[in-house]
Amino acid sequence: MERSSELYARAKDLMPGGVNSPIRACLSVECEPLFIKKGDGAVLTTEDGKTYIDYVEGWGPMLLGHAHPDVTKAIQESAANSACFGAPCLAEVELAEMIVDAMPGVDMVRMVSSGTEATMTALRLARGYTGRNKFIKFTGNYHGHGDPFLAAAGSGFADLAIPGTPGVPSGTVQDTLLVPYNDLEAVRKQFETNGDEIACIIVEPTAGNMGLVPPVEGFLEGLREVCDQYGALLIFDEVITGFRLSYGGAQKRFGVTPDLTTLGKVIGGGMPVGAYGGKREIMDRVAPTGNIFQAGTNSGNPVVMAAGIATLKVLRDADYDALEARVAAFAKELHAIIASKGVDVTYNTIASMFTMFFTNEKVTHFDQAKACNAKMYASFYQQMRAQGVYLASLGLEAAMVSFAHTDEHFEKTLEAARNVTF
Ligand SMILES: Cc1ncc(COP(=O)(O)O)c(CN[C@@H](CN)CCC(=O)O)c1O
Repeated sequence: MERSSELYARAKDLMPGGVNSPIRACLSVECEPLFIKKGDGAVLTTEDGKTYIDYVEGWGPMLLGHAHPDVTKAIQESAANSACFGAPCLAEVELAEMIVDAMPGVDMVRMVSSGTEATMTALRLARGYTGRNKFIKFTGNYHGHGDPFLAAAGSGFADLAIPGTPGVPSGTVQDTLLVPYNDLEAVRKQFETNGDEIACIIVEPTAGNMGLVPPVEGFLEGLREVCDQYGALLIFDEVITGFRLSYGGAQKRFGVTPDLTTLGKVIGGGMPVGAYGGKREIMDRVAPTGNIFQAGTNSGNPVVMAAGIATLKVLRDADYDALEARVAAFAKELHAIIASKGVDVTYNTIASMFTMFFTNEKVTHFDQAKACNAKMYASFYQQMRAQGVYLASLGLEAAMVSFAHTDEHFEKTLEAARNVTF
């Protein structure tokens, strides 16, 4: 038996589904998960010694590629001074300064330990600051597993097809207003009906949890306008897009400034991290200066901060445009190869992300993404994995490319795609 299968059998007896996060179980692509032993740049090596070109990258954190020497060194040096102080440290200040300098909408920031913590706190802050309870989220957007968001999340959750997970009281989602992504008219209608009760809009400024779906022209600008019109806050959930869409995230790239921003993934260089930040007058309401509570044992953990600082130092000088151009060309070629096999397939790409959608229409919202041929994606996934290419184990995710991916990696991936049959 393969070592991965052996480990999976042991794991299933110890952890629900043998995993610590549902999407890793590879259920929708009808495969057993691979147990990874090491990552190096764009390549993963399994416990069976097999290597794969990685387009998951830990679901987004590894924009520099795995085990970047600067990041590894920073983690090792920091850990040697203890892994946790529970007290302020220099690294927290340095990373906060880098985030504030980079993100137009962030005057102040609070570090936490996951994207879920960041978004649940940002929602609490928006509600506390405005004194309102309702909020708008978009179907197909995923903001972590905080109760108020699990009304119709995208990533992972869509895979499990649970319309509203048990365990979330109906009262918790009664104030969650759901709107189709990229539908500004539907947002305006919600405000016409509930305007003075809406605390905020939370949005992925480029959706990565229904496959990759960028905002249509004017969508983000329209959200900014309607929030200003009704006195609601605009929250950009940049857990994926932060420091990936550009060094200043989606807000810098699209020139739309939110009131609050949530971050995660890249800013921790692979270590457990999240952050929320925004305008000073809003952040001042957070304990201990304000009365809106949030806390965390490992918030601002020194080793996590060191990994984040090392990561952003490299990204600060990275050529995002060059990577985007390479990924755009690669995604176009990959799409052409799949389409040449006579199947319905469209694709979206922006910056270092892409998604191939097995459908005949351009995907701009969740209903279109959900209508894609999941069986065909599963077949594509299985055949690519058999040839050493590691894609997202769900079609409703965004493939992630790193600065460590070379043209040789792209060529091997395209060659594998040429061998796929449907
Ligand atoms: C836009 C956005 N906002 C918040 C989150 C939650 O972050 P975490 O709690 O998983 O650190 C996420 C988490 N992303 C998923 C995959 N797209 C994490 C993978 C997983 O759940 O295992 C996110 O994409």
